[in-house]
Amino acid sequence: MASLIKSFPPNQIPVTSTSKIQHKSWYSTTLTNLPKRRRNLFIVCAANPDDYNATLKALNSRKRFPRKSLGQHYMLNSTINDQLAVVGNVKDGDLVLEIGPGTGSLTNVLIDAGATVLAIEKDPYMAALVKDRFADTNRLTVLQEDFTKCHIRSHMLSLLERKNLAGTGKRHAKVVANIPFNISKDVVKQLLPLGDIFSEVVLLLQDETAIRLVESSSKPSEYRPINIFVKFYSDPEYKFQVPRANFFPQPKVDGAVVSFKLKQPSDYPSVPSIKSFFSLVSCAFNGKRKMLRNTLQHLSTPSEVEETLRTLGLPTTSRPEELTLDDFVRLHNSIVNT
Ligand SMILES: C[S@@+](CC[C@H](N)C(=O)[O-])C[C@H]1O[C@@H](n2cnc3c(N)ncnc32)[C@H](O)[C@@H]1O
Repeated sequence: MASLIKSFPPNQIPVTSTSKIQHKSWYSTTLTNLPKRRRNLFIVCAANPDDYNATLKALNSRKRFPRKSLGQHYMLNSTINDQLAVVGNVKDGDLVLEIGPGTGSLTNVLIDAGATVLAIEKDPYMAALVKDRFADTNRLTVLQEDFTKCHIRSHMLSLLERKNLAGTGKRHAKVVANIPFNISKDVVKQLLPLGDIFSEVVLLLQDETAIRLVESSSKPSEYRPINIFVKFYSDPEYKFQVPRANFFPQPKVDGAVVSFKLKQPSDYPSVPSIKSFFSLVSCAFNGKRKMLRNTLQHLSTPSEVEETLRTLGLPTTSRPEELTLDDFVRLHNSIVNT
């Protein structure tokens, strides 16, 4: 290990701190150029806990090189972890769900802020690593599971019960996570309807996904049923961009932090059946370029759809990308009530 460090000119050892993060791409290239078996011997100097040094040491300790298939791009900048906790307003006594704790750099910040954390990690090596790292606290539970397949509601309810919070009507739980970009949509779909459990979901997503989910109205061609879904269940806000150089290994895209303030079920738009509402939305978008009077034919005749649109003050030639959440709610309720 020492010889590896010595082999770099002293001024090029990528000492990390927020201000020196630009060394990252040099570092990535160098690391990728090393023979595979030598990569996990690599060690660097660092100034802060939970940045280059902590991350690489942790990976070294398990002989783990990040897995692309698991979206393993670890956070190297502890300031961003701090900011994630600030956006989630994480404070003493909160119960926080973290998806994909990895080496535990964000977990550390959440525990330091006084939260009790439920961490769900798919990779058995990383789950074991994070369990070891926080073995001396009783404020962390690590479950080695695939989040997209786990029963998050029952996990959360049993934790809330243990904390004596279930049934109090108070939503103490939050989600704060730097998730693998490839499961973003599943995570959003699974979490947003849980407004009876979570008050807030703060996610580090791919920048492009974050923009699409939050600023859907700016590009009609990118408006999708997921945008209706997000607005139905939450008030989303794009917080800040996270340039790709902050991750190890560096992804090909930038990230961004989004906060979804979840609506309580009593505040959801009023529809007789949520299932039937989303079924109408999905049918409407099935014929993306088509007019609603054609795509909703299985629910009403084209002339009936036209008449409903006219009554609602909408053009009879409306296409799905032209309708807001409220328009869809009114359209759905008029169609099912006739
Ligand atoms: C982008 S890394 C973030 C790691 C850490 N939170 C950080 O900020 O450095 C994503 C983490 O999610 C884990 N992961 C990937 N797919 C998962 C899944 N389906 N369920 C739970 N964890 C998953 C990966 O193993 C990895 O630890």
